[in-house]
Formats: sequence, C-alpha cells, structure tokens
Amino acid sequence: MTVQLPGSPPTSPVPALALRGLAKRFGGKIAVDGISLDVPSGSFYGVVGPNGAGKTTTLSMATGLLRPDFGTAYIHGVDVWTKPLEAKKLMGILPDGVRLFDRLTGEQLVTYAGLLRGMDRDVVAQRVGELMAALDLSADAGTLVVDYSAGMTKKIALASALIHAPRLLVLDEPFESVDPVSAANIRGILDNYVASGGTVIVSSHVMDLVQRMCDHVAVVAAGRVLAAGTVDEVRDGATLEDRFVQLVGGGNQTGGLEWLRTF
Ligand SMILES: Nc1ncnc2c1ncn2[C@@H]1O[C@H](COP(=O)(O)OP(=O)(O)OP(=O)(O)O)[C@@H](O)[C@H]1O
Repeated sequence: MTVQLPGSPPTSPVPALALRGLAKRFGGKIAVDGISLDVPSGSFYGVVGPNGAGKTTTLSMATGLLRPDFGTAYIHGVDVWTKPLEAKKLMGILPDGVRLFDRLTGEQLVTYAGLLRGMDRDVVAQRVGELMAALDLSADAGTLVVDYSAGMTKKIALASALIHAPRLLVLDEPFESVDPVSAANIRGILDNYVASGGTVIVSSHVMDLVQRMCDHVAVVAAGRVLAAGTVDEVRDGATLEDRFVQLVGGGNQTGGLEWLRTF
C-alpha cells in the first residue's frame, strides 16, 4: 500500500479501497485530519492506532456509514458517496457498536442480510447453514440475537457481512470478545477468502495478531496516517508493537497513582 496525495485518482491496478483526503470534525474535535491511502486488491490489511485515533470514523466514512466533511472513498474504483448502491454491493461490513436487528434469531438475521442484498432464497438458505456451521453457531441458530453473548454477536454480524460473498470485507475489531478457538476459525475463513482474491481490512489493537495475520498495515494516530505499507516495511526490523509505541509515543506513563498502593 502507498500513501496517496489528496485529490489524486486511484492508481492502476485499481485498489480495493482508495481514500482521498478524508476528514471529519465533531464539534471542535478533528477526528480524521485528511487521510489518503490505497489498500491493494487481495491484501490482508490492518489498521492500528491508539484509542480515539480515528480508526472507526475513517472506516465508517470509507464504507458509506458516515458522511465525510471532506474527501471521498473508492471501493474498487467506485465512489462510495456518488454511487453508494454500486459500492455497497462490493463490500461486507462489520461495524463497531452498530445495533443489529436483535429481535431476530441468528439464522433469521443472516437470512435477512442475504435477502436484503437481493439474493436467491435457496442460495441464502444454503449459505446461512454453512456460515453458521463454520462460525460454530449452528446450535444457537434459533436463539434471539439479543440473547447472544458479545462474541456470538460479533460472529453473527460477521456472517451477515459475508453472506453475499463481497470482494472487500471491512471489519472493525472483529476479534474483540471472541474466544481463541472462534478467533482461529475466523482467521482461517479470512485467510481462505484472501487466498481466493478477496481483500480484508481489519482494525485492531492487538499488534501481535496484526503482525501475524496481515500483510499490510497502516498506523493511525490523531486522525492521520503515521506509517503505511507492508507489515515488514512498517515494522522495519522491530516488532510491530515496539514500532507502534515508537511512532505513537506515550509508553511508560506509570508514575502517579500512588494511592493505588496504599491499601
Ligand atoms: N459521534 C461522535 N461525536 C463526537 N465525537 C466523536 C464521535 N465519534 C467519534 N468521536 C471522536 O472522534 C475521535 C476518533 O474516534 P474513533 O471512534 O474514530 O477512534 P478509534 O480510533 O476508533 O478509537 P478506539 O480504538 O478507542 O475504538 C475521538 O476523539 C472520539 O471521541
């Protein structure tokens, strides 16, 4: 991946996701401060950054969930904000913290996601069964989503994002609350998906996971891209975690809080 200048069109070959000068302000707070980058087609791309860095805001603008103040996003060359229907067909999204229709059962929710995409009912039924089995949710297919645990909710939302076999998957914190066995299952599904030409973008705080799982990474802080490229380019001989701390700053702020040692 390369960082692009704001305003320049997507390069050839067409990236799976191209961001151009994205910016967003909430009141007096600049959440995203002009982010431009290309995510190559077929890459497994990590987006990392400290809390409040602007990752969710950037991914929301990239996927048509939040209108940018400036800039735009292209999915496989299709402008998300001028051709939203065409762009949305190309992607599956696992948003962070967005409410699901949780009065449906898990099976109904994923079926609904497929039918909303205009898919054939028989194809949907077959894929729902396969997805529930792959994500170890078959036994809870008939349980209301409102009664799912946090990890099960993540998995059913992921199934809903996968049902139409999109070319690009954008997953905000897909492993949060997910147990290690399920996380390994999900990683296996995503690895196969990338191996067959799909593109995955994940945001995560777990550097070790990103280093092992992704081939590209962008480090975002204070609404800007601090570094982006292949994981090996960005970590530059160090671990991704050490490089992250170096880039973002902070580190050992363990002074103070003496009162915590007074019991
Ligand atoms: N709807 C909103 N209204 C006001 N401020 C917001 C809103 N959404 C995000 N922000 C602010 O924008 C900044 C970026 O938030 P964002 O959620 O994009 O960060 P993040 O990198 O995803 O953080 P985290 O890793 O903690 O999930 C933060 O300062 C946050 O408080």
